[in-house]
Formats: sequence, structure tokens, C-alpha cells
Amino acid sequence: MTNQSKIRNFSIVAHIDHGKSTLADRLIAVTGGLTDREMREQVLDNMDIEKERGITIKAQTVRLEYKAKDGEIYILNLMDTPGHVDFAYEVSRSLSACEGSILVVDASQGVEAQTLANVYQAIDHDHEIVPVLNKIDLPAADAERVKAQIEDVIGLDTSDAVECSAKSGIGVEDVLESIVRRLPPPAESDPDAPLKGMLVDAWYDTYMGVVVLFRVMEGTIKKGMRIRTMNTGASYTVDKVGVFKPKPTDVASVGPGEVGFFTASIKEVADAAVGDTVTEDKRPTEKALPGFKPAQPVVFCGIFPVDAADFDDLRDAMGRLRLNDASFSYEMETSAALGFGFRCGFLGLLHLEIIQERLEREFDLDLITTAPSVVYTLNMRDGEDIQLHNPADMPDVMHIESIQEPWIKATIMTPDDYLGGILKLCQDRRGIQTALTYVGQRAMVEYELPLNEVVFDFYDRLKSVSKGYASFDYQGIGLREGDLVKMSILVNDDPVDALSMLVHRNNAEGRGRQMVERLKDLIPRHMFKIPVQAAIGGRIIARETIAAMRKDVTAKCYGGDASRKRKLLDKQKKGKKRMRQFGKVEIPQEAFIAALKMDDS
Ligand SMILES: Nc1nc2c(ncn2[C@@H]2O[C@H](COP(=O)(O)OP(=O)(O)OP(=O)(O)O)[C@@H](O)[C@H]2O)c(=O)[nH]1
Repeated sequence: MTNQSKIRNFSIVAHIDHGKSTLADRLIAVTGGLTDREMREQVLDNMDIEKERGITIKAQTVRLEYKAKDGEIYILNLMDTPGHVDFAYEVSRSLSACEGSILVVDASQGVEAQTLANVYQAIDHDHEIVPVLNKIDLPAADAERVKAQIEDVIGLDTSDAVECSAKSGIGVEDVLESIVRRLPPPAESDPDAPLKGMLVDAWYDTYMGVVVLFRVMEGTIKKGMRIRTMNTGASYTVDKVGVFKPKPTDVASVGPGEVGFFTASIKEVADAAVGDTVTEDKRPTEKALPGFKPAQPVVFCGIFPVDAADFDDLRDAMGRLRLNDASFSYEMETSAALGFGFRCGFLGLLHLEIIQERLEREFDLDLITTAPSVVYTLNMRDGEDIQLHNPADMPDVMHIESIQEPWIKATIMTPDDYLGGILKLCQDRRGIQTALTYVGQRAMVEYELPLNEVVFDFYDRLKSVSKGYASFDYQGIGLREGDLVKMSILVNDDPVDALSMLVHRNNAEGRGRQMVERLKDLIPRHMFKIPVQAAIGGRIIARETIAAMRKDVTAKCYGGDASRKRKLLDKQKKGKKRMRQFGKVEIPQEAFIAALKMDDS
């Protein structure tokens, strides 16, 4: 068992692209005594396994052994944290298994929105924090300026900050030394006490089954031990205990302060609730750990197969994705317009995009995705509260007293030049500015915004108005009442349920007009005139008409060249693949997506 004073459990927190993964790889290489070539081979090895198994191995945690300058050998457990705002919850649970963090900031870029969000989380978990200025090899690096920024904005002392280049290897030893010297070991505890461990994460592995990542607080976990998860109350026999070095390696036991994995014939990932306390079945610890609230999906959308025959394949694919991602939810939905599909819940927009892309790529499915929607709370006149996940299910307004919608606090950092465009964007999205400060040449602005204004294309718009220089982060701040109405879209007088959405009353007309104008260009002409209308209740607020087609497309072939005519028809058939039939009208998939993108300019 490892001497507890020689253990350091830490995370690396950083803004995207500031070099977290590169530094982690470097730490593995240096402590494992690997050359660059060996490192590459090892990484490639892992990728091959991933390909073979057709799953993604989660790089959850790595155990490093480091011989420090004081001559002692230390065990460093590096816990991985996802960098994106949608997964803030996962960041939190990894942080709670550690005593300290390395804060990586790109010395050529400086502090960004997610630097702040992530470091504040680490501070909330009472972490010791070592600031590391990365990329000092770059000519544009200005470590002194960025240190001053870290002091000003975050309030961290940077007199002992480490300067390094994860890419070239300069300063990486210094990073390891400061982990050992400046981060605290876990609180000393009794290896013979009843087991008290925290379930940090769980995933499905084709060979090992459900793998549980845990951190031991007290006691020891051993192979063959009968354990119990205190919240779910289920008990299991431990088949295997191990650590990631980074390859999974079996060990006899894992003691206090240490991090490892076990397998125990757990059937489903959903049975291993993150944050649950793992203890001995016969000799349970007295008090369970505080635990976590499960991550709640905040963005919902419908996902339908283009070809109804793919429905079963889609259901299987969703089941497989869900195996490793308990935060993704789905349930069957039927739409008058789109047929059978699923209503799916996600942690955020990026999560939605990742799942959608995996379904299309890995499972080769053609899908139609409906407008993303947030969860509204409807306060009904009879006193009941309804959670509305799908605007198509909106009850008659006569029965609704009021509607509450989720709001967020957004933090945006941007070079001064783009500030004007960003303020306008937030203002147009019903934002309320709460702060505007300067950090050198960069402005930091805070807004309160309704989440439903952010789920459409806020990121895209932010990127385009700032030419990619602005960074963005947000957190939920609860529900607020909103004057919201359901807007329906009618094509050829039939409502297309998949296009209905809740909008703020003041924006309804503008948005309705935009939608019908777009649809007019996106829906191909038919043999008859097609009205496209936006309506609130029975009231039409915008209307366009798609003129009838003048001629048959094949007419110009004069019937002479049969093969040419067939080719043309084939081409049309292919184009139809991603079309859906609505009454007598066909609507292409692009129309759904494009109709929902708003243009504020
Ligand atoms: N010049 C230079 N480039 C670096 C250094 N460290 C990382 N990079 C580069 O910066 C880019 C981003 O690095 P990553 O390690 O992928 O960044 P990350 O923070 O892990 O990003 P995510 O995985 O997207 O969260 C890559 O192109 C790296 O090669 C460095 O010290 N110097």
C-alpha cells in the first residue's frame, strides 16, 4: 500500500486548446521514461484498440510514478476533466476526487471564459492551484502579461507560477516538482477502516463489462470483496481491481487516498450512479458521502429516421450510445409530420451535435433533427405544473396561467474590437447585461439570457461576429416567467409539428417572417401553388407563396434520349432520399435545419 503522504491527486483545468492534452501526454511520457517515439507508439496502440472495439476508451485517469528531486517516489493520479461547458457537471465530479489542480493558461492567449469557469470550480472544491503558463516557446508568448491577468481576474498568486512548453518539453519537470511540493496529499486515513469510496465514473467496456472508476476515502478495496453501493443499495462481488498506467493494470488492492477501477459484474452503467458511496457489504461505513445530483438534460429535440424502415436501427444505435452516456436520454415520439422517432435530451448543444454526428457516422443513419428546445414549466390554471419538453405537446393556452423558462448567466471574453457586435447579439436575444470589465485589451462581459435564445445558433453567431476570438461559458440561474407563445408553421395549410416552437411574443412576428421566407426558398416547387404560413393560435402572422412549377422537368428531354431521361429521374430520386412527405408537399431535410438558423443582421 502506498504511503499516503506520497500521493497527489490532481486535475488539469484549462480553456479549450490551451494544451491540456499535450501536457497530460508529456507528463505520462516523462514519468514513464518514454521517448517521443515510444509515446507515439503507445498512443497509437490505444487508438487501434479503440478502433477494434468500436468504442471510445475514456481516458479517465492515469497513475504516474515520479521520482522527485528529494529522492522520493510519488504516486500522481491525474484525473481527466472534459473542457466544454456542456460537461461542467463531469468536471465537478472529477475535481471532487482530487486535492489540487494545475491551471493551464496559454501564454500567448491569456485567460479565456472557460479558464475562469473551470478554475472557479476548482476553487469551489477547495483545491490548491498551481498556475502553469504553457506555450512559452511561441514568439507571441508573454508570460508576464498573462500572470498579471491571472492575478487581476482570478486573484491567484502567480509568484510561483511555472512556465513551460508542453510541446517542446521545456519546464515539464518543473510542473512535476510543483505538483509534488505545492499540492497537498490526501487527508491521512485508516486503511483498515470500513471501506468508503466515491464512485467517480462508470462506462461500458466490451471486454471488461461495466468498469467503475473510484476514489478511496477510507479503508481498502480488494479483489473478491463483497461491496455495496449505498444509495442504490445493490451489492456485488469485486472481480478485478486495477489502476490505469495508462493501460489498465491489475493490482491486489487500492487503499486510502488512491484512485483506481474495479469491475464487479454490474449489468448496466445506469446501475453505477456517479457520486454514490461504495462500501463493504458486511461492514458498511457509517455515513455516505454527500453525492451528486444527476446531470439533467437541458436541451431536447426530436430525432427521426429519414427512411421509416431505419427506425429499429435507430433505436438500437441509441441504446448503444446510452450504454456509455447516462446523461443522454431518449424516448419514443410520434410526429404527424415525421412519423416514428425519438424525443432526446442532452446536456447542451455540443452534446446534441456529438450524439447526432455519431448516429449518422458510426451507425450510418440518415436523420432529421427538429428544432432544439429547452424545458419549459407550465403553471396550469388548475394548479398543476407541467414540464414541456416538446413545443408540439403544448396544451391549449386557455388552461395555462403562466410559462417559466430557464435562464443562464453567460460570461463572454472578447478582444475590444468585437464588443459592439457581441453586445448587439446578446441584446437581440433578450439579454440583460450585468457586468462589463476590462482585462488588458480584452473585455469581459456578463449577460443573463434565456436559454431558449442560446440553443439555436448563439455559438455560431458569436463566432462569426468575433471572427472566432470570443470565448463563452454559461451556467444555469433558474427559471423566470416569460411571455411566450407557440408559433406553428403551416405548409399547404397543414401544420408541420416538427417546426413548431415557443418564442417570445415580441419576437414572434420577426421570427415567423424569417421562417416562412426561408422555407419559401428551401421547399422545391410543386405542380401547384403552396402557401407557407406562420401562425400563433388561429392568427396568421406571416405568409409566403411558392409558385407552381411551370413545366415537367423531363419535358426538355423530348422523350428522345431515354437514358438521359432515366438519369434525370434517378438523380431526382436520390435527391428525394432526404425529403419528407407532408400531405402533398415534399420538404427537404435542409429546410428543417436552415429554417431554424436565425440571422440577426
Ligand atoms: N507551440 C506550442 N503549441 C502547443 C503547446 N502545447 C499544446 N500546443 C498545441 O496547442 C493545440 C491544442 O493543444 P491540446 O493539448 O489539444 O489542447 P487541449 O487544451 O487539450 O484542448 P482540448 O482537448 O480541445 O480541450 C495543439 O495543436 C497543440 O499541439 C506548446 O507548449 N507550444
